[in-house]
Amino acid sequence: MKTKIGYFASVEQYKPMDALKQSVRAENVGFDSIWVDDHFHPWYHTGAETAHAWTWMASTLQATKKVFISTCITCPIIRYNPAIVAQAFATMRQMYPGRVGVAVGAGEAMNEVPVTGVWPSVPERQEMTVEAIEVMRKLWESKEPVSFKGKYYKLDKAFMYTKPTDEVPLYFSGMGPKGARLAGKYGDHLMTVAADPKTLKNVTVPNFVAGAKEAGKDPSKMERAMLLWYSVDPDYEKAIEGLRFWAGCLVPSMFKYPVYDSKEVELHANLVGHDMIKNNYVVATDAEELIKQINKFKDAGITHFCLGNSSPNVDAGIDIFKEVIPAVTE
Ligand SMILES: C[C@H](OP(=O)(O)OC[C@@H](O)[C@@H](O)[C@@H](O)CN1c2cc(O)ccc2Cc2c1[nH]c(=O)[nH]c2=O)C(=O)N[C@@H](CCC(=O)N[C@@H](CCC(=O)O)C(=O)O)C(=O)O
Ligand SMILES: CCCCCC(=O)CC
Repeated sequence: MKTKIGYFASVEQYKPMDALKQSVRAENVGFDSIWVDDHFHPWYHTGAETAHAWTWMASTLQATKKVFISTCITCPIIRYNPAIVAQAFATMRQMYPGRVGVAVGAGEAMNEVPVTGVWPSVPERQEMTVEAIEVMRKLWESKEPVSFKGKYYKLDKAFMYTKPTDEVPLYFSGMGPKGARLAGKYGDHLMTVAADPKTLKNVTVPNFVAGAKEAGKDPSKMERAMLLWYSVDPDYEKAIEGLRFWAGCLVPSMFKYPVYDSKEVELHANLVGHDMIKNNYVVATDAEELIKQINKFKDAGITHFCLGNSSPNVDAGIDIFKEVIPAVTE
């Protein structure tokens, strides 16, 4: 499978119009895809945004020419009803055939708790995600009104009048082994987040492959996509500091406890040291280093990169890919 290089245009880190302009630039540079975070609260407080991902996607589809665009990722189980998620993505896929995807996952407290007060356990959220996908696919595919009585969601003669013209590719996020297995079984493709390449190769990918086989699918035809943040700058220390916005994602307690106040996340993020940032994200001073680091994840089995640009000079962080893309995709 040919490696694809995608651009993760964050609407929690950047103003929505800036993220749109970055996406236009990324398409011109040769990125294969554009990905957008779907958040209510952001991973940092100071200077942060959280534009609505689907609204932003619709504008960005119109502003770009042919690039594929997907969320990375949408949690379709608590603040959103899965039928409405299905409707939004069906509308976009009909208007922009072949260009729209959706990635789903079991969610984060910061996006669900502030507006619902609801936060089930991980196993329950994973079960809800699987049922939400069933609801979405039924509405996309059925030629008749659908009635469905699941454990979490119900449909009563629901009919989706505006259908996607073709199948909406569904990326399923799995960060843990069980999540990766569910991704293989129920998703069209895997979505995950950068981890130690050994863990990706020996745990995440094998679980994804096993899940796909369990469902009778051919895993070699399924993408393994991964969100990976990077920062590039001639000044190495400045490049590391560019990734501060995402340092909260490196704090384990953010996942163990339902933390949903972005000011609290920022307090933790500011305590993360430079070593931890450079060991978990891609920090580079030039294209050669970016190529080397991306190749490490390619060797671990990743086939589609969603690259989050946290470079001090954002445009330079896009343009350098004129050199990187040919080197990592051939
Ligand atoms: C927590 C792990 O669950 P998993 O299902 O594998 O992954 C969850 C993620 O997919 C979601 O949180 C996802 O919504 C995060 N996310 C995101 C993910 C991604 O791959 C790319 C981009 C994004 C961006 C994004 C996200 N979410 C949004 O809402 N919006 C976004 O833009 C996990 O570790 N699972 C383990 C099982 C863990 C478990 O069950 N633990 C037990 C306790 C165990 C113990 O304490 O000993 C429990 O909690 O009950 C697994 O194996 O699956
Ligand atoms: C370990 C990081 C999980 C994904 C965080 C996220 O929401 C990024 C937009």
